[in-house]
Amino acid sequence: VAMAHLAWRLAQRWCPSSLQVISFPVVQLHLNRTAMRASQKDFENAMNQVKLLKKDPGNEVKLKLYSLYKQATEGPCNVPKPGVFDLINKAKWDAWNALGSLPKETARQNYVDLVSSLSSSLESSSQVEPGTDRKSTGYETLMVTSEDGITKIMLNRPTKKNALNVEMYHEIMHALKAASKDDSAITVLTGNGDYYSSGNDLTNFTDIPPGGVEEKAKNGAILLREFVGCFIDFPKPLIAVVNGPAVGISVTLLGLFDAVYASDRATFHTPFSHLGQSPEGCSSYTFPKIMSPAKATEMLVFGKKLTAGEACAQGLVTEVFPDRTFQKEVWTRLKAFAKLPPNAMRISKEIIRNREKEKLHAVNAEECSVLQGRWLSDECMNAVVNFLSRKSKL
Ligand SMILES: CCCCCC/C=C/C(=O)SCCNC(=O)CCNC(=O)[C@H](O)C(C)(C)COP(=O)(O)OP(=O)(O)OC[C@H]1O[C@@H](n2cnc3c(N)ncnc32)[C@H](O)[C@@H]1OP(=O)(O)O
Repeated sequence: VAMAHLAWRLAQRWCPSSLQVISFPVVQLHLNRTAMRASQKDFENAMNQVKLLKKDPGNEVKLKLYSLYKQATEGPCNVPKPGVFDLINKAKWDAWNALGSLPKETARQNYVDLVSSLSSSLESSSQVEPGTDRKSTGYETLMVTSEDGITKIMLNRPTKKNALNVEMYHEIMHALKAASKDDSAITVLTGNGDYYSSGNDLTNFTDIPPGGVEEKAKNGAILLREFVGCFIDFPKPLIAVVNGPAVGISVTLLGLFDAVYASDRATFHTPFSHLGQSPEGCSSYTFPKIMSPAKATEMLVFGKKLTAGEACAQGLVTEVFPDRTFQKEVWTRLKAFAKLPPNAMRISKEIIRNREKEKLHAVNAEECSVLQGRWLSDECMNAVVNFLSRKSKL
């Protein structure tokens, strides 16, 4: 009954995408404007690079470019929301508004990063900025760059609050495997936009294969186990730069990172019981160890949302920074870490992690098996339906 309800709700929700009609020149019009200050040279270069792209990057990317440009030049969205029938302007407004209070300088940096990744994947005729070893890749849901000894994996679905869809799970695994072999010293995971991540994309539950919901749940558990396994086995220092609110699996995984730096805007929320689900990411083991069993229960069982300060006091977060200076302070620190001898760091991590590895893999397997059952429960299906039919939010 729950599945029939879900299918009906979804049929109601889907409508033809309005984004198909957004034309590339619309974005270019905005990008052609002169940047406001000479110190924005990278930004200006990036704007020029966009004009040199040989292929249309697609509507989703154009919306991202548009929103980052607006945020970088005008700050948070400050114009009235267009009417529901003004589809193009509404899509653009939504994309800009989704960036929330993202600082102008961060938006500028994200814009430059995005253009840099496009220049490579879409064969720009211009050269990548000389003097850096920045690399870009053709990921759909991530921006991956490598510079100053740091590989940065940025979750890049800001209009969906960086919810992890199936493609993103696969791309993160791919990016982690590549980072484990590249010549960077440390690896960083962060989010683009106002959220770090809103956790599992709840629309992952809607694409039911011929084998029905049982097959869906089984495939989900296999994917989740492999995904979390990549974090358990990651051989280099892995740092989370938590730029905004974090939900669900993006929180639980933090227990597997080597350091977690958070903006004071970040919050940490694991509402598994509300969603009819159970903990993953090895949090049923790491959280009680990190913060005491009772505090872990408040988060994982009762869904208590922590502020960044509270998460730091509980040991889940290593240090909290004011949002205004967050990016500058954290990246300065990370660049200093990345200058340390990489083999020493890798070996030191190995000796810490090896004590726990077997246990972590066993916990991961058990959590996935329990979740597989939870996904088939009425409690879980009803929670997903309620979110997708816009009856509930966290
Ligand atoms: C292989 C499977 C592995 C599964 C592992 C198990 C993992 C478990 C978890 O991670 S549990 C946590 C799941 N996450 C949630 O329940 C969050 C749901 N989202 C919300 O409650 C809200 O969106 C919010 C509080 C995060 C943000 O609210 P608000 O600021 O008002 O923004 P919007 O709701 O308007 O969001 C903008 C846009 O993004 C879409 N979206 C946000 N989060 C998700 C999500 N988790 N899944 C799917 N879609 C999401 C939202 O629908 C809006 O889309 P729209 O613009 O309407 O198209």
